[in-house]
Amino acid sequence: MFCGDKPLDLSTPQLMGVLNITPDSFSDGGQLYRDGELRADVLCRRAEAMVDAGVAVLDIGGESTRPGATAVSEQEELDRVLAALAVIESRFDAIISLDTSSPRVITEGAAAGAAVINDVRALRRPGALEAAAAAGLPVCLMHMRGEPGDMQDQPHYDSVVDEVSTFFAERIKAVELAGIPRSRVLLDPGFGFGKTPEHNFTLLRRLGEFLVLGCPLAVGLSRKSMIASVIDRTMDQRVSASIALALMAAERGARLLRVHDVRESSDALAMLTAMEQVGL
Ligand SMILES: Nc1nc2[nH]c(SCC(=O)O)nc2c(=O)[nH]1
Repeated sequence: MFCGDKPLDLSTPQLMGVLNITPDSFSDGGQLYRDGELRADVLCRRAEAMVDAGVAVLDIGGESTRPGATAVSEQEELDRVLAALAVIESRFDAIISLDTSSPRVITEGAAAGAAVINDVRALRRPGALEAAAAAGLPVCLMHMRGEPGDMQDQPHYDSVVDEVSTFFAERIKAVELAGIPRSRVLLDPGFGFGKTPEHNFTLLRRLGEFLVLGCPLAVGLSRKSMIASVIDRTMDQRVSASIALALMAAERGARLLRVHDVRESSDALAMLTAMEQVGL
């Protein structure tokens, strides 16, 4: 798959490093700003550490979409994204994905060097499909039920796998109609986005069933609340469990893993790859 002019080889699992640039992001966006200004040195240090640890994609998002997050204006999101792109795009050779649902951020972010559109709303906002098609970039379509403000209010599915699968098929048809070929589509079940822990673990257990749709699978399991539903851990105590979930997803066919802890995830994936390569 080509992301702009950069190839992304998804024949084996690759890592997407989370560079949250929202002040309220739950993982690490906090100390990234001083008096409202993005601290370029902190962002560079974090991006460099991820690149050195073997990340294939750096994911930047200017809108916090964790459960209960407050909405951010499109202008604020755009300002954050463009500031971050200006800092990292020229310094690192990694592919930069843009975690956004906004048509304007898609268009201006692509012009500023973003090479993948990662939309937690699967391009359902008015104008998003057209903006992504015009940008000519690969798109990651993620399933979300509701919006961050209400998505965790008693989410219910008759069959979460069937409903996510139907959603994927519908979104693939929509993007193909807009001129985005299926070969430029990644699918992501959206762990934690309008799902109970049981829904999340069912989606993980049956992840391989989405492969019939013919698109590479992306997953974001890192430090998510589904971990806290099993063991009592704060965000920064969830690394081991995140690695375990990433490996289970990779064994079930995930090819792009969105993680906070790149070195640890990379080492774990190296063990899986080594095992899968013997006896070929
Ligand atoms: N594709 C994709 N993009 C994401 N952006 C976030 S933001 C919330 C968090 O990091 O917990 N999660 C995901 C995910 O699961 N998949």
